[in-house]
Parts: sequence; C-alpha cells; structure tokens
Amino acid sequence: MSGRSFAAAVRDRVPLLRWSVLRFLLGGPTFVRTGQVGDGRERAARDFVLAHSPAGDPDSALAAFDDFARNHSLLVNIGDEKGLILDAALRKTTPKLLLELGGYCGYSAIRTARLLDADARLISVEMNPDNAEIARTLLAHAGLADRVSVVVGTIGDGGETLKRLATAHGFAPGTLDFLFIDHDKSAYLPDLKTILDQGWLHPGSIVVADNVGIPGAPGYRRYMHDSEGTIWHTTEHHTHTEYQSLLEDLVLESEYLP
Ligand SMILES: C[S@@+](CC[C@H](N)C(=O)[O-])C[C@H]1O[C@@H](n2cnc3c(N)ncnc32)[C@H](O)[C@@H]1O
Repeated sequence: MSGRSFAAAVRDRVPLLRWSVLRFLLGGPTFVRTGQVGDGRERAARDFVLAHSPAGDPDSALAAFDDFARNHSLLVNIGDEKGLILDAALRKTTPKLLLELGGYCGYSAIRTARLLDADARLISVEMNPDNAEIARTLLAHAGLADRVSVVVGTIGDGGETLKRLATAHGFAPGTLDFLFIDHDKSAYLPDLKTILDQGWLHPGSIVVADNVGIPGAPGYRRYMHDSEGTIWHTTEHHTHTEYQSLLEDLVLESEYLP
C-alpha cells in the first residue's frame, strides 16, 4: 500500500484524525443555523468541482465532489456509499416529479437528475441562498440545469414555499412521485406531514430519508415504524455516515401505501 493510500485508509477508519472533520464538528451549531460550516468549504468545493471535472459529465462532477470531501474538506453530501441506495431507489421507479429537502452544494441533485428521464423534474428546496447558488452553478456545469430547479426557502416558512411549489412547479394532489429528505433533522417528520396534508403524494410514491441514524431523526423513524403496513412500507438500509467507515448511519426508504 502506498503512503497516500495508507493515509487515506487511516482517515477512513479514524475520521476524527481529519482536521476538516474536527472543524466541521466545531462548526456544528453554525451549520445547523446557516447550512454552511463557516470556513468557506462550500465555495471551495464548487471551485474544485469546476476545476476537476469536464462540463456536461455528471459522473465526473460526483467523482470530483467525492474526492474533495474525502481528501480535502468534509462535505455533508449523501456521498458515494449512501448515494448507491438513493440511485437504487430511483431506478426502481420512473419518477416524473421529485422534491428534495436540503440541497446543500448540489451533490444529491446531480446524483438524482443524472438518472431521470428528460421530461422529469426535480425541485430542490434549500434554505441557504449561497448554497442554492453553488448548487445551480454545479448543476449547470454537469449539464443538468434543465431538469432541476433550486428553490430558496423551507417547507415550514408559513406557506410561501408551498405556494411557490404549487404555482411555479406544478405540485398538486397526487403529483409527487419521489421525495428525498436530507435537511434539518428536526423538520423531517413535520415537513413530511405538511406534504401529506397537501395531498401531493400518491400510492406508490417513494420517500427516501438520509441521516436517520446520525445525526438522527428518531421521531421520523418511530413514525415510519408505527405506520408500517398501513400508511407506509419502509426498508431500513444500514450503512455508514458519509466519507468514512467507522460511524454507522441509517437511510430509510418508504413506499406510500394508501
Ligand atoms: C445534509 S445537507 C444536504 C445534502 C444534500 N442533500 C446532498 O446530499 O448533497 C443539509 C442542507 O439542508 C439545508 N437546510 C437545513 N434546514 C432546512 C430546511 N428547513 N429547509 C430547506 N433546507 C434546509 C442546509 O442549508 C443544508 O444545505
């Protein structure tokens, strides 16, 4: 094993040896409040992906993102390991209208949009305008701008974003085929219930939720467990937190039944 790959293997097993991981943990409260770590890594990631992947190649953009997050500065993308779970869920259906809660720098939006039919649309709702702009830049770089709209807002902002989704993006009862939840962990369940109240989901709609293990969304997990076989059918994917193999995480994939 070369010196570089040995160092990478150690970082993978002992993530706390990485300064960027420690810096992320120190910036935890800032990240929860603002959606950015506070050391400029999100803009640095944008510049890295632009410099290290050719235009119009989503897989190269994802590889550059993964390289940056693993070897330079940790990013809270769904990442390459859990991303395969998202890919598989998307490949089981042919979703036409998709909603993502928590876009960050656009990694999961690129991952999702590259698998969609040309007439499908993903709307990514992101609270931080700077993240939204980074995501738009990288989606355009990957050649996917026509399939994805990044909307700045939150589902819990008093109806403004819900209204925008309905009027500008065609959300109506029974139209939403696929929902990816990856934002504020305390908002997973309330936002899902708000979306249920809108009636946007239909029998067979799929909801994938990241980080149900770490940082954790225990109320969401309990709700899915309690409604198993009646409202939802859920598969729990046991996996690892992004970009290391020490800490375990859970991704929940739920099919809407009624
Ligand atoms: C874990 S990151 C998302 C990672 C992204 N899905 C990916 O895999 O590339 C969480 C993102 O959610 C955003 N966020 C936090 N609370 C939010 C909310 N209530 N609505 C929308 N976005 C939110 C943050 O600004 C941050 O960009």
